Amino acid sequence: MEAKEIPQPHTQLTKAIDTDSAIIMGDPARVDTIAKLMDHVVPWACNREYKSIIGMYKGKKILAMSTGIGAPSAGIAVEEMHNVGIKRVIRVGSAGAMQHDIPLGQLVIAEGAVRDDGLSRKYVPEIYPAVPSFRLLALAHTYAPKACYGIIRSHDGFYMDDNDKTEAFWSEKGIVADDMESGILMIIGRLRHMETLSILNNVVLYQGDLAEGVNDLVNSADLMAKGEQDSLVTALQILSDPEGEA
Ligand SMILES: O=P(O)(O)O[C@H]1O[C@H](CO)[C@@H](O)[C@H]1O
Ligand SMILES: O=c1cc[nH]c(=O)[nH]1
Repeated sequence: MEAKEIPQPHTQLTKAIDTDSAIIMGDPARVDTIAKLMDHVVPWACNREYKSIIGMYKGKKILAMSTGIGAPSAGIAVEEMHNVGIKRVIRVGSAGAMQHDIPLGQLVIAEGAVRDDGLSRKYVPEIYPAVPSFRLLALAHTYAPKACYGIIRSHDGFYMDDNDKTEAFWSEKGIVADDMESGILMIIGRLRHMETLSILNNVVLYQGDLAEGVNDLVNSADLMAKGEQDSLVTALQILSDPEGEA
């Protein structure tokens, strides 16, 4: 008799998910939002910050899972997804703008990420670039031609004493937005031969108030809610596109 597969320890995923494509997000509440855009949705697991569902979009089976905040928990998610056969992962997250001309709700799609996190340097030295899959990025241009494309920065925290100075430094270098998980997604993705992409929704104006922006997202009745919907639909369209298959 064949041994029963042991679920992955944190995400509870197994190969029975039977799909090669996933969408990840920090916030577990966003899993419920994407569920409304999919057909035949079944809940998979809910363990710690990892809430997962499986559903269909235009005939393609897709896993959607939250990862919580930050690189360590996102890194665990990506590794465990790799262990069960996921080959492409798109992150749909919120971000803070790093340039004044990026409005709330604007989609920001990463052409690369400054690795300002702690975990990714434990995988490979910082001279190794964090870059998405060119193929998924090309598909993003098809479905979201008006998004802001540029290099983002993935960081580890908001409340350090020198945060304003750090943000000003990277803004001056042309970085378009900040998030916390895209860098580790791209690094682990490359090392494990997975295709990755990051589609972000701007929830904080550059040098705007963080608490105000994040709270507005929670209220979800404005531009940022539309940005969230746009990011989710774009990710679903890319993964269900026949050219989204490797
Ligand atoms: O909206 P999510 O996907 O959680 O993404 C962003 O929001 C969180 C910080 O408020 C971090 O996880 C950051 O990357
Ligand atoms: O300003 C912000 C907002 C969300 N996520 C970030 O990383 N930064």
